[in-house]
Amino acid sequence: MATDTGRLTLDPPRTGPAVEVSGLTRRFGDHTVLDGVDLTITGGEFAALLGRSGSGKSTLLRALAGLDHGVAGAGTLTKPDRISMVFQDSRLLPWQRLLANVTFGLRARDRRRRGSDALREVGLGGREDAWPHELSGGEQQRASLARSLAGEPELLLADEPFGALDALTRIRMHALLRRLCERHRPAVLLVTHDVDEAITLADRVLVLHDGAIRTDLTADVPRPRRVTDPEFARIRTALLTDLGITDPEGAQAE
Ligand SMILES: Nc1ncnc2c1ncn2[C@@H]1O[C@H](COP(=O)(O)OP(=O)(O)OP(=O)(O)O)[C@@H](O)[C@H]1O
Repeated sequence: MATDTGRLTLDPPRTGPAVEVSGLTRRFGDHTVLDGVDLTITGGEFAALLGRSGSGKSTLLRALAGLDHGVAGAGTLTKPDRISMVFQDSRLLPWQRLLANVTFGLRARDRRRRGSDALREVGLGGREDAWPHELSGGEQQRASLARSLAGEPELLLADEPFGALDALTRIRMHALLRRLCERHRPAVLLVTHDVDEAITLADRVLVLHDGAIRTDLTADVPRPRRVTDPEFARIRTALLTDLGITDPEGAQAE
């Protein structure tokens, strides 16, 4: 049964893990950031969200996670019970060893085993007793992915998780994230500024502009995806145009 929070109506998921929102609006004072967003991501689907700086990507993610009590709308927000978030920084607790970090918040009786399994999946098997400061930036992000997976999320919300990593580590993380998502099949919404990252990873690429999803493209490029693939290049040009960049070499930085 729907729960009326006085703002959005919250429904339990109807058809397995998925998130569905309609008419989502968020204002900060007289600044309307989200202006009636409609979005559905089905279970197992990987969507990437692009948009100019300040367009409201993080605001949308927070709303979908149920972390923002200021959202309003005439419509509904349907979200699964198990949601994980990953951010640009790993947000590991510095006073907890790795296993305790990865199982933080887990109530399952087999949390220790789940934590160790998740660490092994991200290539950190045997590092259960390490402290976060003993890990490299890339390892910390892998631990953050392990923590998100240990909760067996139905929806994974990722806010520029690779933004602070060097280019080579980022490529490795792309492959890891794809592998993990193919194995665990959560619905994914990945916020990124990187058009190539979006096309490389996602089944669908969305662009948030003027408070709503203005572009919703299916990325139908054979895997493994290569920037040299003509379809990759076509989607890239279309997305850059939608982002207001028609002349990439002459574009001014935002
Ligand atoms: N708590 C807040 N109070 C006031 N304004 C806010 C708040 N949170 C976000 N905003 C405003 O909402 C707009 C969207 O912010 P948001 O962080 O969602 O954008 P973004 O698309 O994720 O940006 P970026 O790509 O630069 O990270 C910005 O103009 C921001 O200043």
